[in-house]
Amino acid sequence: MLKVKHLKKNYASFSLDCSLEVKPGYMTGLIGQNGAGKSTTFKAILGLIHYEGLVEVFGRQTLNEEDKQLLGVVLSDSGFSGYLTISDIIPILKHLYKSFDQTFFLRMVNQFELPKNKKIKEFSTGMKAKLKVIVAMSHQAKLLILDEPTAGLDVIARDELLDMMRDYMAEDDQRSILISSHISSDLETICDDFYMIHNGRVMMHEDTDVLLSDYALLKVDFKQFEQLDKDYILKYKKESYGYSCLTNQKQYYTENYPDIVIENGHIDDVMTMMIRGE
Ligand SMILES: Nc1ncnc2c1ncn2[C@@H]1O[C@H](COP(=O)(O)OP(=O)(O)OP(=O)(O)O)[C@@H](O)[C@H]1O
Repeated sequence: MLKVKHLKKNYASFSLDCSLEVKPGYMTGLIGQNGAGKSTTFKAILGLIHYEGLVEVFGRQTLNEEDKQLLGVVLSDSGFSGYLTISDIIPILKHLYKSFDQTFFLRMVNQFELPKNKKIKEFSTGMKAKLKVIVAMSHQAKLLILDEPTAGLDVIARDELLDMMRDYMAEDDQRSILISSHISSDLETICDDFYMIHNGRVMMHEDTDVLLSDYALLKVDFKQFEQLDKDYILKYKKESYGYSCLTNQKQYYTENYPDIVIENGHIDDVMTMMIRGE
């Protein structure tokens, strides 16, 4: 569906070299701190900035008009003119997208209680975010590229949008989504796999199932740390009680070290350890 190989972009104080893949039927997450390179990656994939390297969407390096119809996009710094209302943008969407589904669009607008005749500039951050996602989903796209679609939303609204994405995927098993978020716990509940990006480099790619079943945090005191087999420790971090250690071989430590505290891995912990651990 989407292949990115050594996508490179250099700014004065930042360099990106990113490779990732989104398979058909997959929802793939891209997580990283502020400034890690998520938006730059998304913009390059969409051809909005110049880059080096390979980007293939639907198996092609250059998108034709039909391909563009099959893309649904949310970018953090884009949106409709604030002077328009939802009623104003319906004819624009009809014109832009051959498969624009007005019934779905209006159903979602009503479900999220968005006013149809209020200027978008008067919308709250959350209302604007919801509108952007509804628009991206309103024209039967095969691939959704969503940069921080849940930014600025409260927990309930985030949950509603995540449900909407789940429903979107469930309707057609060939649909895919590439989604970024700095709230990694959001992605844990919906993504099949995720990439972790830091300082413009992909530090990790893992299936969510594997992360939840095989990754763990070992909490050990100084003595236990000395005696610990470090072969399967990916990162460790000094704490007041000793060390926390990240492993992707939970079972090995569960079987061989029955006395140590072993906590299940979550994306947030893994990301913190991968970035801040030694
Ligand atoms: N047009 C530009 N000119 C110079 N530097 C840029 C430009 N666009 C982005 N950068 C730099 O590239 C780096 C990555 O930015 P990017 O927006 O891709 O990060 P991000 O992971 O999306 O962060 P956030 O979560 O804060 O949106 C940052 O250091 C940013 O300052």
